[in-house]
Amino acid sequence: MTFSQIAIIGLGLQGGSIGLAIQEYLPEARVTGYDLDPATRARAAERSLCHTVCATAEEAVAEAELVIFCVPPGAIGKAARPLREAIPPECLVSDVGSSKKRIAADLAQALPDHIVIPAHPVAGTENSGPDAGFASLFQGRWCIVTPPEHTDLLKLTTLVEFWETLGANVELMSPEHHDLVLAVTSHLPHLIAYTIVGTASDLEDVTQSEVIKYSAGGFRDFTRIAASDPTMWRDVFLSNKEAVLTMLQRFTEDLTALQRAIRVGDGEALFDQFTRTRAIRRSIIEEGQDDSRPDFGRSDHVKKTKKS
Ligand SMILES: NC(=O)c1ccc[n+]([C@@H]2O[C@H](COP(=O)([O-])OP(=O)(O)OC[C@H]3O[C@@H](n4cnc5c(N)ncnc54)[C@H](O)[C@@H]3O)[C@@H](O)[C@H]2O)c1
Ligand SMILES: O=C(O)C(=O)C[C@]1(C(=O)O)C=C[C@@H](O)C=C1
Repeated sequence: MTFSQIAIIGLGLQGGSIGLAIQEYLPEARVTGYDLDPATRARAAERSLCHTVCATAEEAVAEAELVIFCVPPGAIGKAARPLREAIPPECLVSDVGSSKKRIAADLAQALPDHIVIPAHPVAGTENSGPDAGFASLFQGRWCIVTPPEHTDLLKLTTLVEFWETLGANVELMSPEHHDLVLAVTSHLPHLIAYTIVGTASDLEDVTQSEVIKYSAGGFRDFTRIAASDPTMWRDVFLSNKEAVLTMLQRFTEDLTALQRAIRVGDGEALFDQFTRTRAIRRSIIEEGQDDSRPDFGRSDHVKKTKKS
């Protein structure tokens, strides 16, 4: 069992990647798409992100068996609400939002007559918009599906198989647990990157040109993350407020402990902490999640697709 008609609402990094991945890995399916922004629709058609880029969302979903909302977390309710009548009754509704509890509630409220099974592919880059997508984005990456209790099992299985066909490894989780895990593995790191890059550019005694000139190592990695889409990340922090604040509190306490170790010259505490974190990095690489893998593609890949 698979979906043969899929509609994508929002044709940026995620929507575009899903459209391209469907055409590559699920060629028997037909994919329609819509984006609120006319320039994005035009570019999506030029890049053939879908078989048909529609002029309205209603047209895009009219014959869909699966609708995937790929809009910023704060826009999901607004994008879904007007489609209550237009989405066929048997159609499964899903999304790719980076936080789950709030988005699941927004979608369920906007589409009370439909089966909604939220999902989150843990795969992305700092780029956004219709030029950012690429078909291999989900290969070997996790997709976390957060089914509501007592959901339709056939639809859940079909959604899991859909993501596996696009190359992802699927894990099921409650939305609450998802939000806690992602708060520490994704949301907090972005907050730290946004902060440190802002701090470096606001310094009085170190000039901006020095920051740019000497940002060869660690800082450069932070600038990549801090270049991520402002709309999306504003919405992520507002929609996962509680879990992020919990993790931030914990992080602040741990940072204060390291601050104290530096102040009192406790080298052993610093060495122990850095030894522990080095082992974590090495175990991530052993699990195959090495970011030097060619399919991490990211900026290089985007440059290539822009030229073609
Ligand atoms: N960027 C990442 O790394 C990443 C990774 C995993 C999940 N996500 C999630 O994917 C979703 C989309 O993110 P993205 O990176 O593709 O963003 P993006 O900015 O590249 O694309 C979002 C698109 O949605 C469109 N849009 C906004 N409101 C709309 C509406 N009401 N109707 C139709 N289109 C609308 C925008 O015009 C834009 O083209 C977000 O919910 C985000 O949390 C992002
Ligand atoms: O690699 C990156 O650039 C990302 O930020 C991707 C990333 C992440 O934090 O891992 C960002 C947001 C998501 O919801 C999923 C993936």
